[in-house]
Amino acid sequence: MTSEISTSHPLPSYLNPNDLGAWGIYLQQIDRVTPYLGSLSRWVETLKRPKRSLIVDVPVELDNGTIAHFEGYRVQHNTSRGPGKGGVRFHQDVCLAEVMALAAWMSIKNAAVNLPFGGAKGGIRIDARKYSKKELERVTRRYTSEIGLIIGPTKDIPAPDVNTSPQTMAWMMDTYSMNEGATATGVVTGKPISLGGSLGRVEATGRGVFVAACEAAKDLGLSVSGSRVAVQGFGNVGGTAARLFHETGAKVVAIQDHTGTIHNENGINIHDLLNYVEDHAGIMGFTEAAAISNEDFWSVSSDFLIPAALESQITIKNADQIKTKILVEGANGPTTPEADDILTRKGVYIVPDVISNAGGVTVSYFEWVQDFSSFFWSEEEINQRLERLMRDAYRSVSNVAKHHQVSLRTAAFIVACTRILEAREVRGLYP
Ligand SMILES: NC(=O)C1=CN([C@@H]2O[C@H](COP(=O)(O)OP(=O)(O)OC[C@H]3O[C@@H](n4cnc5c(N)ncnc54)[C@H](O)[C@@H]3O)[C@@H](O)[C@H]2O)C=CC1
Ligand SMILES: O=C(O)CCC(=O)C(=O)O
Repeated sequence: MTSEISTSHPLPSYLNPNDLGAWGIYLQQIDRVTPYLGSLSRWVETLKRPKRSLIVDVPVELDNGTIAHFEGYRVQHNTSRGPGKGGVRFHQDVCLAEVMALAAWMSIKNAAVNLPFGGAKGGIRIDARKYSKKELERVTRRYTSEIGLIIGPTKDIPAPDVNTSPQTMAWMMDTYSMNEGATATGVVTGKPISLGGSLGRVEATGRGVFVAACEAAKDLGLSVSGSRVAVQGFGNVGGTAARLFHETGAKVVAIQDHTGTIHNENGINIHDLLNYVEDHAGIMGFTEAAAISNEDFWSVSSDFLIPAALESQITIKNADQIKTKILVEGANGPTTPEADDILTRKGVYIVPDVISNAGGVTVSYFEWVQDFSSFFWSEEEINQRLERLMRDAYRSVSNVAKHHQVSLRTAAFIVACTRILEAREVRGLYP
């Protein structure tokens, strides 16, 4: 029997205790689940610090001949259940505490839906919109070389996240393969199909959000067709989820992205908007809906609200305004714990990120398996397996929530932390 592990350890020294950002939210979520972990709670400190954090300098030559330096990160939060897995984000606000939280949520998500992965995440502190495609290629390749020490098909497998794409993954795979001297398709997922990518991966996260929303609607006796939907974020996740709602006969009445917010009581034609965004890199200026203020987005009345942009969007400042029945989290960490409490008191049913946006990493898992076996599945097969896995994950978490009389978020954390800490316990502490 391993001796008792203290849970009173201080924060890692490299964090600013006054500005924990998303990591602070994650720690509160772990505190909420700890009372439900029984004897495994003696291992919980493991979850409160990442296994490994790498900060790298990314120097590149810009198109005008000057040299720029960017800060890059790869954090492996936990690898008790398998290799690290999680996306890479390019954003001007990326910082270590954020990547730590995103990596930790990957550990929880992968365990909650029972994928054989630990949790990891990466990022570069860069405003990707300000750089040319050639500059982004150089940034991506240099970053990949720098983190090459710790990634690999059986160690840690990156994938796309905010402002990264199949093209970014192709550059990562190529750089890693050049350095290894052998083509290693399994080092990243979310690749283009021509490089061993999986059919269905591009739209998998949005599709999973839609499946989770449909399951929640069943529980609440709500029909998706004819329902009203508001979506924040109109990229990979929000754009796909909005399209699937639209195609099922729901009315997407409000959408917000980084350029602003649009509203149409009769429903926005999502196919037209997707075409518009393709040409204009944002939703503003789309004439089939009215522009409203970003603040007013939160008070639009809806049946489903889908935050699919960044973390900490629903806070103590706007939670009271929200008029929705079901909140389905497409983004990672969009709701702070205080806002979570306010919404729960108001009777909003919350499907948490670690379940509702797990579709992306699920199809990433399928891609990884297909690459290893060099045997590729049809899109129909992938979507069927994805939907089955999402529905099963939602149902088991919902049963745990009923059993313990807790929220779906706490239930998902109970399922995930139990799986991770059981693995931690049976592996033992010593190498
Ligand atoms: N891509 C994936 O497979 C997965 C993504 N996620 C999460 O989903 C969220 C969105 O990711 P993607 O769609 O992949 O990114 P993306 O880069 O394709 O799209 C991001 C969207 O958010 C909008 N946005 C950015 N800042 C905003 C702001 N301040 N206010 C309103 N909108 C803003 C952008 O305009 C864009 O429409 C992130 O939280 C990501 O971590 C979660 C699971 C998997
Ligand atoms: O597909 C993956 O491996 C990870 C996707 C991701 O970053 C996420 O689920 O937040």
